[in-house]
Amino acid sequence: MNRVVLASKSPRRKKLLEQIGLSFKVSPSNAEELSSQSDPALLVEELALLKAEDVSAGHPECFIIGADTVVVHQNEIIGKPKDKEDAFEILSSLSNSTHSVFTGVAFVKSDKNGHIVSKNTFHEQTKVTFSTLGEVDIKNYIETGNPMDKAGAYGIQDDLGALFVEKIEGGYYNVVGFPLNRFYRELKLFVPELTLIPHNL
Ligand SMILES: Cc1cn([C@H]2C[C@H](O)[C@@H](COP(=O)(O)OP(=O)(O)OP(=O)(O)O)O2)c(=O)[nH]c1=O
Repeated sequence: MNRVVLASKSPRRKKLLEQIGLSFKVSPSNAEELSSQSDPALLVEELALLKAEDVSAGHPECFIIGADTVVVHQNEIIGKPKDKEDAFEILSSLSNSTHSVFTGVAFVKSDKNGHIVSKNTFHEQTKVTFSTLGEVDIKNYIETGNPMDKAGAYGIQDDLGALFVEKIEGGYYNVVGFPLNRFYRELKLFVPELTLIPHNL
């Protein structure tokens, strides 16, 4: 069986893959996340593939996983906040409305020379509705520092971020940055020989 590599620096993605008993190593991509793609579904698949392909070069005979998450609100694609002011603007704009979270995932297999022999991409969309956010609540949350490395300037899994979410339509783990259910279904098709080893066995 080929070695599995997660091409991501996201601690959430690492934790989720550990949680399901996948054995893998982490090797984040340093590729610049540049794209002219305006369709969010195509964008997250393209960037996920960019990360996986970038890492595949240094990893022969491996199965490499890349991912990318963006928030889409009123047709605008929102990534991570640039600074605290930007985080405040983003969260204020998401208040009392519904946005979508898109996560793209890419699978790449490399041969003994690190060349790509096969690849696959997919994405999931989750709709998230925020209640009306108070200015003080937004500011307190920003002071925790948690919004800064997250698309849309929030983490649904954060203590205070969770308070903003009134309801979601679609997968929870897709919002966190890795659509586990879809991932597992695609994994069984793409790498049928791969087995998960649950920690509590
Ligand atoms: C909306 C939302 C995003 N996020 C995170 C998931 C992603 O880590 C991050 C979006 O940035 P990404 O560029 O997708 O990922 P990353 O920079 O953290 O890691 P890498 O590119 O190396 O894979 O936002 C949450 O953790 N919770 C949320 O509720």
